[in-house]
Amino acid sequence: MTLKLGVPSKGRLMEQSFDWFTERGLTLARTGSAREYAGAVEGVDGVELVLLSASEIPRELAAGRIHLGVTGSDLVRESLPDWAASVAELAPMGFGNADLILAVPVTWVDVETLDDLDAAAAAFRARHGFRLRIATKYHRLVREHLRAHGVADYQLVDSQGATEGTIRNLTAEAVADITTTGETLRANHLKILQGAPIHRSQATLFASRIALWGPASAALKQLAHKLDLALPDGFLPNR
Ligand SMILES: Nc1ncnc2c1ncn2[C@@H]1O[C@H](COP(=O)(O)OP(=O)(O)OP(=O)(O)O)[C@@H](O)[C@H]1O
Ligand SMILES: O=P(O)(O)OC[C@H]1O[C@H](OP(=O)(O)OP(=O)(O)O)[C@H](O)[C@@H]1O
Repeated sequence: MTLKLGVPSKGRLMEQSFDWFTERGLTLARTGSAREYAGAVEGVDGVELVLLSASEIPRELAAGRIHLGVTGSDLVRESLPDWAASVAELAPMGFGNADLILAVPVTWVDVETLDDLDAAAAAFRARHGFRLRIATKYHRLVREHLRAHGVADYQLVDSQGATEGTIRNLTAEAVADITTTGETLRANHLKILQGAPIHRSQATLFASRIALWGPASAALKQLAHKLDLALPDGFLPNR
């Protein structure tokens, strides 16, 4: 059996993943037409390239259908309950950087911190009779972060895209989304709450703790050597 390596199937994440492996002596290439999701790996025997949506790679790792996968650390933490039990982080890859942050309208002059947001949320509920709405697709990470900081008087509304527009559209009062340059926030007259981001994400090479490694162990050892990866202690049981 081959070692299955999942890599994002399009866009910058795909190109930068290919470059990252190429720089380390492993050639990944799409095969077939531009729209065909097939690929090849050269440089190590017994490795098969699986092209997948970045957001599906966490689930495939947790199901053990791929052995290794490249995706954003935000997507793994958001998609997998107890993520560290399902996957191991083998290497941060230094691209795909994005911060998951909370932002409010710049006109909210009294709200700069999470404590301010907590106070504003209580006042909002008293005034409007419903909880302040935070639009996001990162439900798990936002809930955990707000719980850890003692903020409770809010509700999440789901937004799978164009999240910064929800405030203008009056479907939310605040947003939690990823930002890289901050341009989308600025264009929508939003400011980031002070303090550490909810998560600092980057593209990361993950290994499945669920996949059957037995027959793929030899390829993993070769890969680890070539990519100079340190495998977590006891990662390769004789399964
Ligand atoms: N400016 C950015 N905008 C969007 N995603 C970014 C940005 N910078 C880094 N990323 C990261 O890229 C990953 C998402 O990539 P992408 O949008 O290709 O995934 P996807 O949701 O699977 O896409 P699709 O479902 O359209 O195939 C996340 O880990 C995210 O943190
Ligand atoms: O800080 P910036 O550099 O402006 O980048 C942040 C924006 O990029 C992402 O959106 P994406 O382009 O993936 O579209 P989406 O809104 O459909 O998720 C993210 O959701 C922000 O909206």
